[in-house]
Order: sequence, then C-alpha cells, then structure tokens
Amino acid sequence: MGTEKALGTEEALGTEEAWRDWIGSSEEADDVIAPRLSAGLAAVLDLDAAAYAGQPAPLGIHWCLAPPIARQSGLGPDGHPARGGFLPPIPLQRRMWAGSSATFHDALLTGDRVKRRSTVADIVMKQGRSGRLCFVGVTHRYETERGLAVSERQDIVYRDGGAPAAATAETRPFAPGQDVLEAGPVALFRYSALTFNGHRIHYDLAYARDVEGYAGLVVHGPLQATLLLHRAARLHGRCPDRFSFRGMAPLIGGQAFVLGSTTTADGLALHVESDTGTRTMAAEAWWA
Ligand SMILES: CC(C)(COP(=O)(O)OP(=O)(O)OC[C@H]1O[C@@H](n2cnc3c(N)ncnc32)[C@H](O)[C@@H]1OP(=O)(O)O)[C@@H](O)C(=O)NCCC(=O)NCCSC(=O)C[C@](C)(O)C(=O)O
Repeated sequence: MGTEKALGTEEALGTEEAWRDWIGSSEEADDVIAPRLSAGLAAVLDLDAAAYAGQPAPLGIHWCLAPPIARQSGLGPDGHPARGGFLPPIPLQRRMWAGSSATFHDALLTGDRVKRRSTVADIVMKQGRSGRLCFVGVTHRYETERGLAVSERQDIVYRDGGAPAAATAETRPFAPGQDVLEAGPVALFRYSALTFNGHRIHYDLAYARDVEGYAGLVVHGPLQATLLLHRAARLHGRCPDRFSFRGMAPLIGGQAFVLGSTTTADGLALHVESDTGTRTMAAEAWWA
C-alpha cells in the first residue's frame, strides 16, 4: 500500500492484485440537512430557495451531505483529502467522478439527521482511449432516523497527469427552443462550497489548465447529475426510483450547455450537451 513511488508511472500503479487490501475500506460520517444547505442547493440550481424551507430537500442533496472533512495539512495536491486514508493511494494524478447509480428509497427532508456509510467495493484497471485508467468503485448508504434513504454505487476514475488540453472544438448553435444554461466560476465555487469539495479543478483555473491539462475549470459531475435528476423529476412528476449517470467528457466552466431527454420503455434517457455538440453526461432514470 506504499505511496513512495512517483505519481503517474505504470510501475507505481501495478496490478489490481496490488490494491486488493483496500477493498472493504470503509468510513462513516454524520450530518444534518440544515435549512441553509437546502436553500443553498436550490439557489445554485436557480430554484426558489423559499420553496425548500420546509420539506423535502432539493433532489441531489445527498451529494452535499456528510462530505469527507480533512484538516488543511491532510489535503493532497489536488485539494481532496490525501489519498491513503479511506481511498487507496492510487498514483495517477487526475481524479474524476466517472459515474454513479443511485436508488432512492425514501425522501430526504430538511431537518433530517443523516448518516453516510461508504465502502470501497472494487478497484479495476482499464486501458482507455485517453490512457491508463483506474476505477475505484465505492458504495454509499445514506440513512435517516426513518431508515435507508439513498443507496449509491459511485465510480471514481484516476488517470495519468494531464497533457495540455486540445484546442477547444468550434461551438455550434443549439436547436431553437432549448433552455441554454451555463455554470460559470461563481456557480462552481458555490457548489464546491455546498459540498465542501476542495478539488482544485473546479475553482483554481491555473491548476485546472496548467497542471491537469483541462481547457478551463471543470463542472462537477454531481452538479450536472443534479440538474438531470431535477429534469427527470419535473417531467415525470416525482423523483425517479433509480437514477444512473456517466461522465463522458469534461464540461468546462462557462461553456453553454443544454439538457435533453427521450422516453424509454421504463423511464427516461437524459443527457447534457455542450455548445460544441459534445455529450458530457449520459443518464437514465427509472420509475417502478
Ligand atoms: C471517464 C473518462 C476519463 C474515460 O476516458 P476514456 O475515453 O479514456 O475511456 P474509454 O476509452 O471511453 O473507455 C475505457 C473503459 O472505461 C470505461 N468507462 C469510460 N467512461 C466511464 C465512466 N464514465 N464510468 C465508468 N466506466 C467508464 C469504458 O466502459 C471502457 O471499459 P471497457 O474497457 O470495460 O469497455 C472520460 O470519459 C471523461 O473524461 N469523462 C468525463 C468525466 C467528468 O467530467 N466527470 C465530472 C467532473 S470531475 C468531478 O466532478 C470530480 C469531483 C466531484 O471533484 C470528485 O473528485 O469527486
């Protein structure tokens, strides 16, 4: 489990076998859904915060709850808690939220006390078009005093250090009649603050561009997913029973984007599409 070897080398990464001892690593954290948190998430989503002053909390609130909290000296170079605590010290520099699959068992209400229990489920090495990838699968359970509210499987991906970003593709106009959105630096900062996420790719432009090689600040995966979750609930009249998403390409802060959806046999297929015509996130929502 040593971290001595240089970041980003094949030798340091080793094989899946070398990381087996981390499977089953777990942590717990408690939180309360404070009115301020519900109102803050609603505000970042450009919704009427007053509507959430009572219950239930805005959908996607679980991604803001019981975040890992490390003291300042316990942070890694990317602004996340240093690896090697709950999460394995994977020696690939760039961390991204690759995707999640969540089941909603019960509503989360403003005022609820919530316990999050998280466990490392698996560690899988893959070769992607962009290079070596290491996926760490983590399960989360969010419980209130009424019982299980949300269970989720999250995939975190680690990749080699960033090559400079390719020139941004040309923008093209969206089809007329679509609601064009944008998550600029203020929205990214406010969502980072709500989630106590210190990941520098979301607010430190020089780091995002020059160290990790992105074309700009990166829009959080869970923020895009929360927008899609709200769209799904709006179209169907209630929160989906299950919701999954996969990040396909980074959405850059300030880039215009639209949300889209089509009906499937048992729910909705949803996506985020940027102004270059790139699908940055694909999601599915199911109702029993
Ligand atoms: C994930 C990237 C690096 C793969 O990039 P790639 O092009 O190299 O991969 P690929 O060639 O398309 O696929 C290789 C293998 O990986 C799998 N794969 C491929 N994609 C996924 C995925 N999403 N989830 C699960 N599996 C995936 C894929 O199925 C395939 O498996 P196979 O060999 O068995 O067929 C690339 O698609 C990408 O950059 N996606 C965007 C990610 C993103 O923007 N996330 C949100 C922002 S980061 C964030 O929110 C952070 C936060 C909140 O601070 C925080 O740290 O928690």
